[in-house]
Amino acid sequence: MSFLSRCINRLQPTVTKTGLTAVMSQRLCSSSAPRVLITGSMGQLGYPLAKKLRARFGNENVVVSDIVKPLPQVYKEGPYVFADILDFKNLQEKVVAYQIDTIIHFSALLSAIGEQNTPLAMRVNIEGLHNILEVSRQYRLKLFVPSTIGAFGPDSPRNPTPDLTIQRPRTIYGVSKVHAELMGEYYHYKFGLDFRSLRFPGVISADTQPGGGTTDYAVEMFHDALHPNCTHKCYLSPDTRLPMMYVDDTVDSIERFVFDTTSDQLSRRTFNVAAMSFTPEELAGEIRKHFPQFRVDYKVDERQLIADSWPQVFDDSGSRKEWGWNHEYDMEGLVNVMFAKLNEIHAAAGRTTG
Ligand SMILES: NC(=O)c1ccc[n+]([C@@H]2O[C@H](COP(=O)([O-])OP(=O)(O)OC[C@H]3O[C@@H](n4cnc5c(N)ncnc54)[C@H](O)[C@@H]3O)[C@@H](O)[C@H]2O)c1
Ligand SMILES: C[C@@H](O)[C@H](N)C(=O)O
Repeated sequence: MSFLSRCINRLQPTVTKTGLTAVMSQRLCSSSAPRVLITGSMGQLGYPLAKKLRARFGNENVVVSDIVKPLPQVYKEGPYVFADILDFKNLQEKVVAYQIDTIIHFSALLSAIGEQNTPLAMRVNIEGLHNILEVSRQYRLKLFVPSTIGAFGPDSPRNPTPDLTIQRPRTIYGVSKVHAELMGEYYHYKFGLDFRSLRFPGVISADTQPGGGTTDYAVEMFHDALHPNCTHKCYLSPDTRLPMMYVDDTVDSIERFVFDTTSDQLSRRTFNVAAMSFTPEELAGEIRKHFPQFRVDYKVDERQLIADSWPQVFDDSGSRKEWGWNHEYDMEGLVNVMFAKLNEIHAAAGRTTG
C-alpha cells in the first residue's frame, strides 16, 4: 500500500469530499514541529509571541500575518503574509499554502477602541472569529483565541473573579469575547475542535504599544516617566484596581497552554490567568522608586466606566492546578524589567532618558 493510500484510509468516514482533501494534506505534511499561523500579529502580543515560537519551532514554521504593512525587518525574519480575517478564502489559502496546523488568533478591536466603532468591532471580533472557527474546523486545526478580564461585567464578583461565574459585560469587546469563548467551546463539543482560550489581564510591554485598551495607561506611565516632563495624565482614578501581566508571562502562558499541555489535562477549554493587580497610584509609587520626581495628574474619562465593571483580582487557581501555570513577574519585577528594556530601546535609538 502506498503512503498516499495509507493516509486516505486513515481518514474519518464522516468527512465531506471538500474536507477530505483538507485533512489529507494536513496528515501528509505533519512533522514534529507545529506549523503555526498568528493572526493580527503586528499588535502588542503577536510579535513577541512569534519571536518566542520561532526560537523554539524554527522561523519557517511560524507564519505571522496581519492587514498592515510592517517594518522591512519583519520580512527578513520569516514568513509574513497578508491575512484579513474577514476574508474566508484568503484564510483558507494561507492555511493550505503554508500547511498550517495551529492558529493563534489575535486579530481584534480592544475595549476602548471597540466602543468608538461598534459596527467594526462586531465585524472583526465576531464575524472574523466565525471565519477562524470555520477554517479551523474544516482543516482540523488546533485553535487558540485569547479572552480577557473584559469578558466579565458589573454583575460578576470582582475580587476575586473565578473561572466560572456570571458574565454580563457591557462593552462590545467583552460581549464578543464571551461569544468567542462559548462558540469555541461549542465547536469543541460539537465538532471535536481543539479550541483553547485564556483570559488575560491588561498586558504591559516595552517594545510594542497597546492598541486601544482600557489598561493602556499602565504602559503609557513608563514612557511618560522617561520623558523630560516626567508627568503622566491618567484617565483612570488613582484607586482603580485592575489585574495586569508582563508580556513575557503572557507569551509563556500561551506557549505552555497551547504547545505543552495535552487535552486530557484540561477539564474545560477556557481559563483565567493572572500575575498581579494594582491601582494607578500603586504603580506610580513603584515608578517613583526609580524616578522620585514622577507626577500623575488624574483626569478620568469614559474608560473609567469600563474599568469599574471589570475584575479587580483574578482567580487563576484553575490554570495553576490543571496545567501548571505560574507567573514570574510581580509589580516590582515588572517595573525593573520595563525600565531596563526602555533604556535599551532609547540607547539604541541614541536618545537620553530621564
Ligand atoms: N493587550 C492586552 O492587554 C490584552 C489583554 C487580554 C486579551 N488580549 C487579546 O489578545 C489579542 C491580541 O491583543 P493585542 O493587544 O495584540 O491587540 P492589538 O490591538 O495590539 O492588535 C490587534 C491586531 O489585529 C489586527 N487586525 C485588525 N483587523 C484585522 C483584520 N480584519 N484581519 C486581520 N487582522 C486584523 C490589527 O492590525 C492589529 O495588528 C486580542 O484578541 C485581545 O483581545 C489582549
Ligand atoms: C484587558 C485587555 O483585554 C485590553 N488591554 C483592554 O484593555 O481592552
